Amino acid sequence: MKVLILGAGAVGLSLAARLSGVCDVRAVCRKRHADAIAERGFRLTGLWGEGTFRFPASEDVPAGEHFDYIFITAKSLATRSLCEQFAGVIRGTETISLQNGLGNEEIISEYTDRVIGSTIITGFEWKGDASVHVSVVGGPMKLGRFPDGLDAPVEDLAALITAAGIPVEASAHVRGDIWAKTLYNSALNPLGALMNVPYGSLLHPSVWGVISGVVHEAFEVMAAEGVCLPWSNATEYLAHLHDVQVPDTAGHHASMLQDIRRGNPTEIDFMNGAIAERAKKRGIPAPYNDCITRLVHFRESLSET
Ligand SMILES: NC(=O)C1=CN([C@@H]2O[C@H](COP(=O)(O)OP(=O)(O)OC[C@H]3O[C@@H](n4cnc5c(N)ncnc54)[C@H](O)[C@@H]3O)[C@@H](O)[C@H]2O)C=CC1
Ligand SMILES: CC(C)(CO)C(=O)C(=O)O
Repeated sequence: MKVLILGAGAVGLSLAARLSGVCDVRAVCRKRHADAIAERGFRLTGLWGEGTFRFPASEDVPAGEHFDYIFITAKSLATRSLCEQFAGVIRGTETISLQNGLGNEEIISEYTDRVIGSTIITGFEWKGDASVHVSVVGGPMKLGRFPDGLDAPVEDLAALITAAGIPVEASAHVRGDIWAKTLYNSALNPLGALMNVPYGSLLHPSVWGVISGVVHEAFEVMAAEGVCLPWSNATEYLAHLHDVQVPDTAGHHASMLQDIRRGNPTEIDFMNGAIAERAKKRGIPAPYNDCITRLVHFRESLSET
């Protein structure tokens, strides 16, 4: 089995490391990571196990190579440019978005008719150019034909990932899984980033009212789009978020806060921004998601000056 990982950073290089034991894997990443991996191997620590892994990593794909599966693991803002750069390799190939946010699968589907959606609720932190620490695991990876359904290529990929020692579930409703992960990220990441606090601090009643507004609006959009989730309404999901998900990841600093601290653009347009945009198209008011999107863009602009 041949696997390509495009836009390999903290998530993609960790995935490449685990897969390197069970298949032929290549990572496309930035030169400084490729050079460091070639020199001393890739070091993985934490909840995905400890070890040093060797696999090919470069800025490009050797001409004429074909792959059984291609993962896209860059930030959502880079999905389209990666698809453009590697359009020839992606065309007709099973391509998986292993990213946060709404809209990545729709972009990829403009380049291949074989799109697999997935979610990952695991924390990856850079420790060096060729070193990542896995800090939290909030559940198994989910994998399914996008927008819905299960088939042999999805099942085979789930078996490969399981063999690599990564907990994964094949899902017949991956669109719902992607929305569920987006709900969690949209509720917590922008406020964690704007307030400079870990997830656990967001249980404070004054900020919880804002989170409640974000989630209620998202449920209205999901109802209009016919998305099914394990929770029948916003109140049920908010109870799960409050009592299970936030306590399980209370000490975590959102990836959006890490982006802001580094002066990088955030994925807000694929989270609350996407919810506000979809709401607008359907005539659903979404002032909480719209306001939060604007505030995060304002915060990003402060890092630019
Ligand atoms: N880091 C985390 O804990 C988690 C991240 N995610 C999601 O996974 C996705 C990836 O996140 P990270 O791995 O943290 O991002 P990252 O920024 O560490 O890695 C992405 C890498 O792709 C590179 N890249 C982009 N375009 C490229 C190109 N054309 N050629 C070569 N390299 C290119 C970037 O320079 C960067 O090094 C995001 O959607 C994120 O929200 C999901 C769960 C947890
Ligand atoms: C909590 C975590 C790491 C889970 O995947 C996440 O999604 C984020 O920080 O954006």
